[in-house]
Amino acid sequence: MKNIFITATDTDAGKTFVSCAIIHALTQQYHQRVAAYKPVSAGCELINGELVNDDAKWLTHYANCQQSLKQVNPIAFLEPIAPHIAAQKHQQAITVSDLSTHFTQINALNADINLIEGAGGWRLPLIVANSAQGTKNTTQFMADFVKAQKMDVILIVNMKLGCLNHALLTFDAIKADGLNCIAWVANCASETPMSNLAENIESLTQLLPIPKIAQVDFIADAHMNIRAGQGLTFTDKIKIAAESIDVSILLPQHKAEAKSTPKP
Ligand SMILES: Nc1ncnc2c1ncn2[C@@H]1O[C@H](COP(=O)(O)OP(=O)(O)OP(=O)(O)O)[C@@H](O)[C@H]1O
Ligand SMILES: C[C@H](N)[C@H](N)CCCCCC(=O)O
Ligand SMILES: [Mg+2]
Repeated sequence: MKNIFITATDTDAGKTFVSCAIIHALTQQYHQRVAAYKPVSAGCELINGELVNDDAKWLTHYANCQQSLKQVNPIAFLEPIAPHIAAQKHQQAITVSDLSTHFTQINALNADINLIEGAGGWRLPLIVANSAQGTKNTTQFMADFVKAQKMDVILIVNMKLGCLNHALLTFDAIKADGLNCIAWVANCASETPMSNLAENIESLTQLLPIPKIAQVDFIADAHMNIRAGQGLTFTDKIKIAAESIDVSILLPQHKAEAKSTPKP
């Protein structure tokens, strides 16, 4: 079983969008069993007494291991703010140990691939020790959970001005944490394309020593493939995005194949 953690240069960079496309490609093109985990979410709707986060809802929709929303996303907060601040407001604390405990349920599914979506960027705090309040808790980050589980990481880069710095710092931080960032995705999350997109992607291709497994263009509501007057649904967009991603690096047999390929 492989654990793939999806991080990004920032919040709203396209982690959920690309994660859904990756899961769609893995399940539909390669018949993989994929389980999803979004340990912590902030920004929910209260539906019939349940906190429903959109990311978790879509990940649950695309994963194919019969998971409940609660299993995919065990820790949820109503407010769309930094999760540790939301937790504080509710007199709660989020710890790595909580994330690991809930993750045992995901592992028990024995999927081919577990896809885990972070929240925000790489150095997302879960709990911030406040010496003034004399708390006994130490500061913990989402990255500490990823480290504890020794997950491989995929970096989603939101292609906008400033992304070169954000991408390189994030890559360096993942490496400094002793983890493998195995691939990156150039995602255009905003309708207005950045100027010199091709040159920026080329620069990152030179600067990041890992494969780019996709360039995902911004898929507008009015995509050229659809009839006039009809908007694309989220699932339409994910289908289109999935076609541009090469997920072969994630396949369980990838390592074995790579090993058995004779060197030229
Ligand atoms: N390539 C794309 N084409 C069209 N829309 C996109 C694309 N990438 C992202 N989006 C849209 O941009 C918004 C932000 O993306 P998304 O929710 O995936 O970000 P995120 O990194 O998961 O954010 P969070 O940190 O809140 O989890 C969403 O509305 C998403 O549907
Ligand atoms: C609400 C938002 N969409 C995400 N769920 C949470 C992003 C937290 C970012 C925290 C930070 O690094 O400043
Ligand atoms: Mg998301």
